[in-house]
Amino acid sequence: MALRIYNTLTRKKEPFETLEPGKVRMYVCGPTVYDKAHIGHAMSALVFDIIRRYLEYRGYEVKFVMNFTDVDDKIIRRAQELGEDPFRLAERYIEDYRRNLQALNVKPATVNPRATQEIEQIIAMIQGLIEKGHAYAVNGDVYFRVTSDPDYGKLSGRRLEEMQAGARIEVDERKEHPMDFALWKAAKPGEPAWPSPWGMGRPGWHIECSAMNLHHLGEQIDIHGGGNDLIFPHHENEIAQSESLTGKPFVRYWVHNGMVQLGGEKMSKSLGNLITIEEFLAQHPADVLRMMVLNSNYRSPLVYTEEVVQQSERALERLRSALRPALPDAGGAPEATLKALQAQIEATRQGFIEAMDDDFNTAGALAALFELVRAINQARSEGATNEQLAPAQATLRELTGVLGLTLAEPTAAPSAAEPFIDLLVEVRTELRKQKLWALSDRIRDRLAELGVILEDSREGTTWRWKTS
Ligand SMILES: Nc1ncnc2c1ncn2[C@@H]1O[C@H](COP(=O)(O)OP(=O)(O)OP(=O)(O)O)[C@@H](O)[C@H]1O
Ligand SMILES: [Zn+2]
Repeated sequence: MALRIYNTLTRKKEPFETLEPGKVRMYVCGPTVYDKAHIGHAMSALVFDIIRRYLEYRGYEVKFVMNFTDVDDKIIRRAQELGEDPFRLAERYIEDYRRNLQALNVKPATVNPRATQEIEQIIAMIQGLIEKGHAYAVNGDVYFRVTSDPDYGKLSGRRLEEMQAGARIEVDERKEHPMDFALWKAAKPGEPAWPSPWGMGRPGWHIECSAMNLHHLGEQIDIHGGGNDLIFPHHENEIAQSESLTGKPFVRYWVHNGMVQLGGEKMSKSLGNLITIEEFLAQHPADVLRMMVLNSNYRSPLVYTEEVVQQSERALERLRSALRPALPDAGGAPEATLKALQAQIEATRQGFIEAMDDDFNTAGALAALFELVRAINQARSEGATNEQLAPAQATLRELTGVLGLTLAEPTAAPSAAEPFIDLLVEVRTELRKQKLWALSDRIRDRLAELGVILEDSREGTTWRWKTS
């Protein structure tokens, strides 16, 4: 069996064949950095992290590029609202995003290009498009000429005539065709701008991704990813730009993740129906969010509910249960049980690969892992020793690792313990008033063992977590 991937372009699952044997060139549209990232962004990052990890497990060398859009209308507007420099604002949220991805155990990209650092490549690409008749400049703006691209609409399955008829598009005198889109935008006063052959200005969003692809991965790539909200117009326009310039098919496999929904709608900054990654991680370990993604199909919507969160927590607990050591009085499991466990190791690895090879069917892969969990727990209850359990547990760790799960034991967040520490301190103060020194000292010493340091002074007692 070989890996098959659903390709949005052809609308079917296709065998995965790379441009260069053993190597994968992969690009994923990253965030526009003007606000904190939410669970929807996290889903996209997790989906492509899982895909990348699996490709690596299957022996591919993956060059993984994810961009930051760090100049954009939304960034400029937000910066103006806050009275902050737009570059500073973008920088803050890039750092924020990186921290979030790290906390989510997402592997760092091979390259994280930023639009503002690729201006030269972007201008060169626009020039190339003008020279070939695919773009035109008007008063400092440059537009892509959609009628010059006979394929325009092939990714989203829309025809130019329908788009024009279907959408109520504002008439823009400067454009030749209402669907023509901006490659370069003339600077408005007070906005970030760079010199170009068309005057001071800044790049449009779509051209950034085409230029960064070309610069970091070349004219043709294997996988292009992003949320399915980007199919039109963003990815349609990327194809138009890249293929019009090079004359070659740009992307082998277009892969799109479904949307996280909250309250019946796409989780988004503009609707305000969001949970930030930070908020989520303050309440749950990172594995929980990853498990939510693994439990569902990456192309389907992921409806966020408390129920779904709890389901993930239970699934994780079950995986962790298999890693527990042997029973204290374990004297060895019967031969037949050990044979069955050995067979299950093989069956699980095979089931895992089969499921993942089928367009990254993570739910199927988990089902294979739960079979192994059952066999391990069975063997343990029948007296298997740690040594007898070890190979199966190692396989479980390895394969959950391919999915990016850490299976770390959840630790109570310090914040959850705080009210109880306050309560103990209050009780101890009362004991001291009654001169019950032995008891009050015992509370102090036991808390110290747990990493909580009490400090008594005339004003009362304060506490802090022991550092280091
Ligand atoms: N609710 C969501 N569910 C899944 N993926 C999402 C969601 N929202 C955004 N994404 C994906 O996250 C990546 C970064 O997105 P981007 O910064 O363009 O978000 P955005 O669309 O501006 O977010 P918002 O809609 O909240 O303003 C893209 O691949 C996008 O498709
Ligand atoms: Zn993009």
